[in-house]
Amino acid sequence: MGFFPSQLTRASLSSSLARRLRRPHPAAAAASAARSLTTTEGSRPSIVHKRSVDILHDPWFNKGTAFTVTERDRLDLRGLLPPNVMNSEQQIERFMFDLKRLEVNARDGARDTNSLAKWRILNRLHDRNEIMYYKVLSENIEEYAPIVYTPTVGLVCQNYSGLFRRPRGMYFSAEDRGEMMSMVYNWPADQVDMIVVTDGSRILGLGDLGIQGIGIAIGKLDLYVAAAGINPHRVLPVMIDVGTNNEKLLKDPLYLGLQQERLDGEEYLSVIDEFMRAVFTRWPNVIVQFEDFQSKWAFKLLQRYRNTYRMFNDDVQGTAGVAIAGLLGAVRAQGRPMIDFPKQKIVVAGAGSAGIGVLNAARKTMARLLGNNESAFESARSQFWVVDALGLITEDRSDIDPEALPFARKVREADRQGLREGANLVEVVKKVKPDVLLGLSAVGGLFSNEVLEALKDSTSTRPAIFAMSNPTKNAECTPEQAFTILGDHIIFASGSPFKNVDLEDGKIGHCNQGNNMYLFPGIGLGTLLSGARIISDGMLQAAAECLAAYMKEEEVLRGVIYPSISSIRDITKEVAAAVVKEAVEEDLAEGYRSMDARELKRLSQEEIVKYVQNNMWNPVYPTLVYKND
Ligand SMILES: NC(=O)c1ccc[n+]([C@@H]2O[C@H](COP(=O)([O-])OP(=O)(O)OC[C@H]3O[C@@H](n4cnc5c(N)ncnc54)[C@H](O)[C@@H]3O)[C@@H](O)[C@H]2O)c1
Ligand SMILES: O=C(O)C[C@H](O)C(=O)O
Ligand SMILES: [Mg+2]
Repeated sequence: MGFFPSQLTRASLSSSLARRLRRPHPAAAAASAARSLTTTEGSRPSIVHKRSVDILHDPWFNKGTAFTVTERDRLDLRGLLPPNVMNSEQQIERFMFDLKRLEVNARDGARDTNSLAKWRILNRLHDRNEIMYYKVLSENIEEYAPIVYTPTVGLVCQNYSGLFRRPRGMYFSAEDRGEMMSMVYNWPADQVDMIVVTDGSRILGLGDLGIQGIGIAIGKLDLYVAAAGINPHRVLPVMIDVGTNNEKLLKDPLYLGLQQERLDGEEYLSVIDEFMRAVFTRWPNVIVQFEDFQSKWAFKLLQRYRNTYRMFNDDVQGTAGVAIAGLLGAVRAQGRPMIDFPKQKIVVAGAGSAGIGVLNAARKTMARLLGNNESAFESARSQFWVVDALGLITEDRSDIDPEALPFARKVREADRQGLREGANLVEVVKKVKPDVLLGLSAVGGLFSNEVLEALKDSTSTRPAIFAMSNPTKNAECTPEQAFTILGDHIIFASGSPFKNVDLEDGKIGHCNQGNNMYLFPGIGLGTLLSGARIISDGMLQAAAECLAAYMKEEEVLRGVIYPSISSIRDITKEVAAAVVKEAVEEDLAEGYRSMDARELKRLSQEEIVKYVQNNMWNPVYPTLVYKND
């Protein structure tokens, strides 16, 4: 692990003298850094090494009917396109008209088949013209994030073998052992900033979908481009196929992956190790986001790589930050200061990668607010009750999962509350009367009417319900159920998007979307632009605090604890700036392109935000210039 042949060669070749000679003169570096505060991504021409139909078939360069007349001449495109030159707005208008026709013609409104059809249309656009695709997505993010991302992406993954047309991303399989170091050079881009990798073992709440899980990596990277402005030439979705334990897929003649049982133990680890070595050898500065790995491996892989590679686990760490921001919002919504957070009683249903990630982060946040010492950390533990598939977790449980052990209730304590090992969720809610009920169980409808009725006795003035499991049918309850049973004073958030609820007297029950999409794009972008060697707890904490602070007092008091997805690009910019700042403060930042570590240190808060903004890619057509070399 951590042994990079190419880095070794480079390290042994570069004496400190050579390094000094290569370093730009300080004045030149400063000028270059200043330029990166004024020029924006996308305003420079793109050099292209192909012409004619090769360009039209290349989604990275294709502009379709938007190629200007002079560009058509320059690039040998004259005659290959209909003569009517359109600007990108006209192009999008045509495309949207076609897309909307689908809704008009659909008999039963927005059903699943309808959203899948929309995904197909968008995917075809993605295949033929990337810039136009991302312009459509960015400008209509509220409408189409639920198509390219959660929840439709779940349906796409379930059907991926049938939907597959053109490949996107890379596949590393158990059959490729020993080959990955060379295979990685088959990818056409010399620079990759962001990889999202999955092994398909736990896709949303849908279980093991094997190779079909690549859809989730593609969807997450769509948000990296649309929300964080990561250049789409530099993203790489990856599927590591170590087999599947999904019986249906093992027998499905359409299935595109290896039809064998998942590798396990050392064999499994050796595949992931080889993949990590290969991608970091070719792209030493890449950031790897682990996504939807079953919890059995999620924690182990995080511990294995997080101090060596630029990586993080979105389900464990991204979700934790989003939950913390929401939990702090729920305290503020009660008209109380955030410092009161350690007094909240929190029942968590689900002790997998996401649930445990949230529990650890919430406990640390409480401890910090209580004085950040050992006894604060110890006392914070008693604010949590964790219920998994076997009921309430206490120290009485045999074979307890080591990750859950710190949150197991002491038997005497549980006794005193009239609870015991394995008590069901209704009993726990009845006895604890929690301020917060948070679900990361992947069990749709787990917060049944009975559970919600029990929550009526909550000691909070504004009980908060987080039904965070995805996709929609896996949500622990719907906002309608929650508002109808508990009233309009509650705070409600769900992982997948739901509509607000119309209540009596013209009141609106606000449905927040508590999804890690509010953090992972900013964590990735901030890490990239700071050039941080690793992603520290401090950087993740800074991201979460930034998201919490994004919400204004009056919004929070109205029960709005997460921003609207329409402002995701702005939130991501702020989150990324907070991550850069923290990386600089922790001395982890090594700089990015012309902005070296020293220059970064000199930037004011405002300049950091500007630096981030100017490095966000925008979906505008660059002028293409042909170069034959
Ligand atoms: N909103 C978000 O941003 C977000 C982020 C990450 C994960 N998630 C969702 O959270 C869910 C869980 O993800 P995970 O990675 O932790 O999965 P996981 O499989 O690792 O964990 C699921 C947990 O739920 C428990 N569980 C099962 N049945 C239960 C029941 N009847 N009552 C209580 N607990 C029960 C299991 O024992 C396990 O501890 C998924 O649906 C996923 O989509 C949402
Ligand atoms: O993908 C999402 O929508 C959130 C999260 O990463 C999940 O696994 O559910
Ligand atoms: Mg996930």
